[in-house]
Amino acid sequence: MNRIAVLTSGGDAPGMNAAIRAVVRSAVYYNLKVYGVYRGYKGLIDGSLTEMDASSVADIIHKGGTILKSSRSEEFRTAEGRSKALKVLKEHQIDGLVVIGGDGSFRGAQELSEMGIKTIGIPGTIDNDLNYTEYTIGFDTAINTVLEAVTKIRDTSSSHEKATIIEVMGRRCGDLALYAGVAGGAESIIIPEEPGNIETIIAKIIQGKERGKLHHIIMLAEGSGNASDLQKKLLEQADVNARITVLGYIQRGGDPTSFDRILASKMGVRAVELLLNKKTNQVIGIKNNSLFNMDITESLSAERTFDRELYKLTEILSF
Ligand SMILES: Nc1ncnc2c1ncn2[C@@H]1O[C@H](COP(=O)(O)OP(=O)(O)O)[C@@H](O)[C@H]1O
Ligand SMILES: O=P(O)(O)OC[C@H]1O[C@](O)(COP(=O)(O)O)[C@@H](O)[C@@H]1O
Ligand SMILES: [Mg+2]
Repeated sequence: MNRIAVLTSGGDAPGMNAAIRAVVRSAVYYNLKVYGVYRGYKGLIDGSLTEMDASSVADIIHKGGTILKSSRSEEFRTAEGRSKALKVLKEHQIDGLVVIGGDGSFRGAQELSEMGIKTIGIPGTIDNDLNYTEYTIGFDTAINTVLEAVTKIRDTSSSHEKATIIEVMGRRCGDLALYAGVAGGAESIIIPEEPGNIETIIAKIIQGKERGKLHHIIMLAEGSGNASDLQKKLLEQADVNARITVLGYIQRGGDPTSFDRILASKMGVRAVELLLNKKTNQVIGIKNNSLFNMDITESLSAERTFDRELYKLTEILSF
C-alpha cells in the first residue's frame, strides 16, 4: 500500500474536515502518498482529485462542511459509473480509499472493495442512522444546533403560550429529534422508532391546557411525517393552532463540537492504519467509548438499537 485517497460523500456533517485532516496527516506520518477526491463519487468518476500534504489540511479541524465538497452521484450507482471510477483510481495507482459518509456511501465502498480497491468507511452523518455504531461524526454537533434552536423557540412559545412543532432531519432515524428533544425539555417527541399516537399528544396538550399550561413543544422527526400535516391534525382534532418551525439545512452546518472533532481524529487515524494492515471492506465504529472496525456488509445489516429509556424520560419528565 503506497497510495491512498479520501473522499466525503452524501450529506455533509460537521467533523468531516477533522476526519479528512486525520486521514491526510496520518498518511503523511506513515509515508503514504495521499489524494483528496472532490465531490465524493462524482469526483471519482470525473477524475477530480489532487495530491494532499500536511499543509493541505491546516486550519480545518474546527470548520463545518467539507473542504473536499460532497455530492450524491446517481452515475456511481451504475456498473458503468463505478468502472469509470475504478479506472481513475488505477490511473493514479491508488489502491486504498477512505470513504467518509453514511449508509449510501458505504454501499458504494462495498462495491469498490469487490472491484479490488481496499476501502474503509468512516461514519459521517448528522442522522446517526448507522446501526452498528453508537455515534456518527456530526451527530453531536447537530444535537447542539437543534438544541440551540429549541431553546430560542421555547422563549417565544412560552411567552405567547403557543404549541410549537419543530421538524428535525434524520431520514428514518429519530435520534436527532430524540436527543435534542430530551435535552430541550420538549413536551412531546414523535419519532419513527416509537410511532407516536396523535391522540396521546392531543390528550397531553389538553391536560396541559387544563392546568393552565398553554405552551407545548413537539419535536417531530422528518421520518414520522411533516410539520404542516401535523399542524392541520392538531387544528382539526384539538382546536390547537400550533406554530411550525422546519429547521432544515441549519442542522448540517456549524463548527464541530469537541466530541465530533475527537471522534473524527481517532477514526481518521484508525482508517489509515487499517489500510496499512491491508484490510478492506471495513467500517469504523464506536461503542462504550471504544473504537472498533467491522465488515461493511455486516455493519449495514446490523439491527437498529434504539434508546427506549431515553424516549421514556419525556413521558416521566415532561407533561
Ligand atoms: N447501493 C449503492 N451502490 C453504489 N453506490 C451507492 C449505493 N447507494 C448509495 N451510493 C452512492 O453513495 C452516495 C451517497 O449516498 P446517500 O445515501 O445519498 O448518502 P449517505 O452516504 O450520507 O447516506 C450516493 O449518491 C451514491 O453515489
Ligand atoms: O441534501 P438533501 O439531498 O436535501 O438531503 C437531505 C437529507 O440529508 C440529511 O441531512 C443527511 O443524510 P445523509 O447523511 O444520508 O446524506 C438527512 O437528514 C436529510 O433527510
Ligand atoms: Mg444516509
